[in-house]
Amino acid sequence: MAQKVPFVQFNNDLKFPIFGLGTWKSPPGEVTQAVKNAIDAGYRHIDCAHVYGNETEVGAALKEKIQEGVVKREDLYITSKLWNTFHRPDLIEPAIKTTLCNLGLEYLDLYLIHWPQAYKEDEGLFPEKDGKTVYSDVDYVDTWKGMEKLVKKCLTKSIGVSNFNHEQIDRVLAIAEIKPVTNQVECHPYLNQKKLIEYCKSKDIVITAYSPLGSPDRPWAKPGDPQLMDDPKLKEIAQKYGKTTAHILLRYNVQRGLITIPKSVTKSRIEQNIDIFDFELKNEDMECIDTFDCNGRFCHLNWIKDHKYYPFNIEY
Ligand SMILES: NC(=O)C1=CN([C@@H]2O[C@H](COP(=O)(O)OP(=O)(O)OC[C@H]3O[C@@H](n4cnc5c(N)ncnc54)[C@H](OP(=O)(O)O)[C@@H]3O)[C@@H](O)[C@H]2O)C=CC1
Ligand SMILES: O=C1CO[C@H](CO)[C@@H](O)[C@@H]1O
Repeated sequence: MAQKVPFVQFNNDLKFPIFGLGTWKSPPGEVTQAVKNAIDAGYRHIDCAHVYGNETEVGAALKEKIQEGVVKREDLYITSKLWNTFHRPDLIEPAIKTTLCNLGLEYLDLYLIHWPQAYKEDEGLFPEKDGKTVYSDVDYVDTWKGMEKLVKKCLTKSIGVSNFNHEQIDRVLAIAEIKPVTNQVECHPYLNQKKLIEYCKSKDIVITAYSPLGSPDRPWAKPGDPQLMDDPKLKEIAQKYGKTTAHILLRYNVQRGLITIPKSVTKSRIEQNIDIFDFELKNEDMECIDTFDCNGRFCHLNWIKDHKYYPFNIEY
């Protein structure tokens, strides 16, 4: 049975489903089926990015489900992201047009600046010299001005940012004609983002929580790294509610009003993960989970921390 997902309201008055499917690391050969399974299970929000290298295969699933009459385009909420090598203002419109062409769509619902820091243009998605990423000094504020033009051209309904710290958001807000609707950042009990959430709330910006399950399949995971889903205290809470640890992690974020986007290519997990709207965590359990925060960032990209716009050198 398809689940019904509540919506959040953006600062531009558009609504967006509070829950969606992540697609980073979803292999091109598996993601079409995963997105079809997700739509059948009730997902209407799919989180994509050019850098994930699978937008064509995501698009194939959207096309099939629209052709089958299961959903209409206007029922779907599709996010994509401007990669770091396309921050220069003249590269932004061609970048979204490539993404639209790959997804087979005429417009996106939401387009994000993927990271505040730019990489050197025209040398592939991960330009490197002597094993080090090559940077570009494009200022994300200039990139934001280019993002605003995409809304005016109806290529995307909403725009936002991802991995921005509060000072970077402040700089964007100082020049913005169109405010970012969301800041998509890593968020789960080990990195609960209390201060960034409060700051964004004060600016009417919704947080989207990525890696809500702790991203166990991230490419740089090492044996012995902490595994969020194996945390014994979370397992205990899950047992008390008769739910899985994944359910508790996803419910924790959604109950804080955060848009939450777990990734899976496994049918049973795709169906399990969306099944979180029929129970509530008690206040005492929410408060207990709040105490697990330990600055446990899995998606730190600390090999580029000398970039002048690396976002995680300040507290939040
Ligand atoms: N803006 C940004 O910079 C970033 C955005 N993102 C977005 O957020 C999404 C989610 O984050 P991501 O880092 O992928 O990690 P998640 O925290 O969503 O974890 C995904 C992993 O958990 C497994 N999994 C999913 N559901 C369950 C379950 N119920 N039980 C056990 N294991 C489960 C998946 O396995 P399997 O697929 O094999 O089922 C996969 O290995 C991304 O896919 C992407 O769309 C993520 C990182 C950075
Ligand atoms: O969304 C993300 C996952 O993939 C990227 C590159 O490998 C990350 O940089 C990014 O944050």
